[in-house]
Amino acid sequence: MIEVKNLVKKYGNHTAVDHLNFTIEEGHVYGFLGPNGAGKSTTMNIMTGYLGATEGEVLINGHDILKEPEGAKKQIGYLPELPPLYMEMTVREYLEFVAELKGIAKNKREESINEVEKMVKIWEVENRLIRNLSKGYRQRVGLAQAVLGFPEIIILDEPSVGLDPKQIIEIRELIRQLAKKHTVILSSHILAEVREVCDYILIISKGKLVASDTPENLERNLGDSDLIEIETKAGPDEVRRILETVDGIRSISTKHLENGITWAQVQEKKNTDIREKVFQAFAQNHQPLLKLNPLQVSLEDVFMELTQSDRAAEEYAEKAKKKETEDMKDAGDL
Ligand SMILES: Nc1ncnc2c1ncn2[C@@H]1O[C@H](COP(=O)(O)OP(=O)(O)OP(=O)(O)O)[C@@H](O)[C@H]1O
Repeated sequence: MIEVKNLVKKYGNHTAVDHLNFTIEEGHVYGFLGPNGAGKSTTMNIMTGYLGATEGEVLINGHDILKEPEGAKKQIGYLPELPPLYMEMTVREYLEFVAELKGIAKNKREESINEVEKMVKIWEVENRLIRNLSKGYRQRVGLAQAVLGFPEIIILDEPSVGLDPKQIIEIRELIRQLAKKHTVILSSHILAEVREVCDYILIISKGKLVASDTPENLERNLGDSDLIEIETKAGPDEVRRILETVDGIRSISTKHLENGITWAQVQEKKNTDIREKVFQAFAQNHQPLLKLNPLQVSLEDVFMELTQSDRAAEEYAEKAKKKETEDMKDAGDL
């Protein structure tokens, strides 16, 4: 378990990490998602003891990363944005060196290195100088040093950056494999990546944590259940005329699509479900509906919204809290 408490990092006047608070529980894959410069690398560097914080603390299974670095660091494997590789060593020499640094017992080193080399598929290049490896292979060697000794927590900063599509798929597969036995934290500015491999997402913007939840809950909490969209062949004026006969509508907006179809977005009044009435109104006017559904918000919308406006992040927090209370009421806990 990792506890990040009130973490602040300032570079001169610039606040790169701004009072971050979160907890990482065992056995999940967490994604740090945020635009470039959001503070992801700085946070990871502090969590792994590479960098001191201006304020706040990080506890790794109860050990303070700065005050008890040995106890804390033993439990972490870290792949920084720029892997600390020695170009003049062969892959094998480098991993032997890392195994020694990590304090892996001498009689276990060979077996441990062999296992990791097979896992990240660098077995066949183990006698090559790191200098002569491609970017993809270097990244795998970086990953191997993080995984070596199989620490409980594995932290990866932008693990797929600079890799080709095939290598990206392989790295994601590897992360899934690691996730079976380890807690994995990775950072990325690529939404699809985080969506695919993480079961919990922390969205960071301008050094602040603006949301943290499962991908499904993030979509659900920002999703506006008061909106529905429809499509029909009736013209926009006709659509408005029909909708105005339906009770419970707060606002209507329409758009004429290129293929002769009108798209309309309808906002319902609170706690009303107007879908049946809308269906019947169009049927009575002999205007079949081609589409009628509540508007879904994608994780992409959530990300864009939360990282672009401070107000949106506050509104999200309010909505999430409200939904949580409603869920508890439904479950009879309140
Ligand atoms: N050593 C440093 N000195 C001064 N400013 C820094 C330093 N390192 C980072 N920063 C600034 O702190 C902010 C956060 O940087 P950080 O690298 O943590 O962001 P990030 O989310 O990891 O972004 P990226 O994906 O681009 O690496 C940025 O504005 C960056 O310019």
